[in-house]
Amino acid sequence: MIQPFLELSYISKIFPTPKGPFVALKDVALKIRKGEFIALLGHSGCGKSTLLNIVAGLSKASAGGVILEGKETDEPGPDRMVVFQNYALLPWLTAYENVHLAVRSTMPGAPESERRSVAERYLALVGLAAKADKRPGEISGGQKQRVAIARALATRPKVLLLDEPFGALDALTREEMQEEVLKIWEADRTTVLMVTHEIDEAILMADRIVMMTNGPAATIGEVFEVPFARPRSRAEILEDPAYYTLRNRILEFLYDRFGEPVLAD
Ligand SMILES: Nc1ncnc2c1ncn2[C@@H]1O[C@H](COP(=O)(O)OP(=O)(O)OP(=O)(O)O)[C@@H](O)[C@H]1O
Repeated sequence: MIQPFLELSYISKIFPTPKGPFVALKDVALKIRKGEFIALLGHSGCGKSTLLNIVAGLSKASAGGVILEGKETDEPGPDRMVVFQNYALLPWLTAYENVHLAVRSTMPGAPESERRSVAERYLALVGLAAKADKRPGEISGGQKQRVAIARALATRPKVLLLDEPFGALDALTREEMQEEVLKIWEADRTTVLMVTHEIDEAILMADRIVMMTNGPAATIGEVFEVPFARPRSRAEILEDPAYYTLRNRILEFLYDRFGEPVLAD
């Protein structure tokens, strides 16, 4: 069998709590191809972020593990970059400096001129060349998220981990950002694992949509292939009857089979 690029190998996660051990994830298993875009969809609290953090190396699996290019990985590393919902930029650095700092740490031996041009190129790619000298406090939420995405991509990770990257944005900015990230992704085909709540976001962006069951002991309940050719356009997808079939199957999974009310955090 061909080795998968990234394998989630029977990952379980148990949190100790005052009431005893809480099994958040149980035997999560998935093989991901190089260049694949995977969306992880499920109800609030089912364990999506926990899983992403394990893949990032920020949290340890209680059993099972993450295998990247045949090697077990359980520490954070520059081969896996995470973009969080709330940007996590350094507020005292400009947009350019935030990106440049990440480039410097992943290209320590490269000449400064090369590092500078990489940082500038990725800021330009997300449409922010004109805001390079602004600090996070001086730009909008969408612009901050663009910087965070530029910072992650500029380090050329093997795997990009997106944890609800557009969750804090208004609907219009969110749609714009989805399209921009797709455009960049279509050019360099980084392997992506993206946590989302949004069905349409998953359908527009992903090759496969991985459905998580509700916790405790959440696991993968079903995997849907997204049948649309790339490059994709929202308008074309909406005209395709396959969109409605897929959307209904996802809704049926979420609300008929695993239809617990979504709890507020
Ligand atoms: N450190 C922890 N200790 C105990 N329980 C935890 C801890 N972290 C997460 N959990 C529990 O594990 C489960 C999964 O949480 P997680 O944040 O991964 O869910 P999620 O699917 O990402 O949720 P959301 O979509 O709301 O962000 C939840 O029941 C949560 O309460």
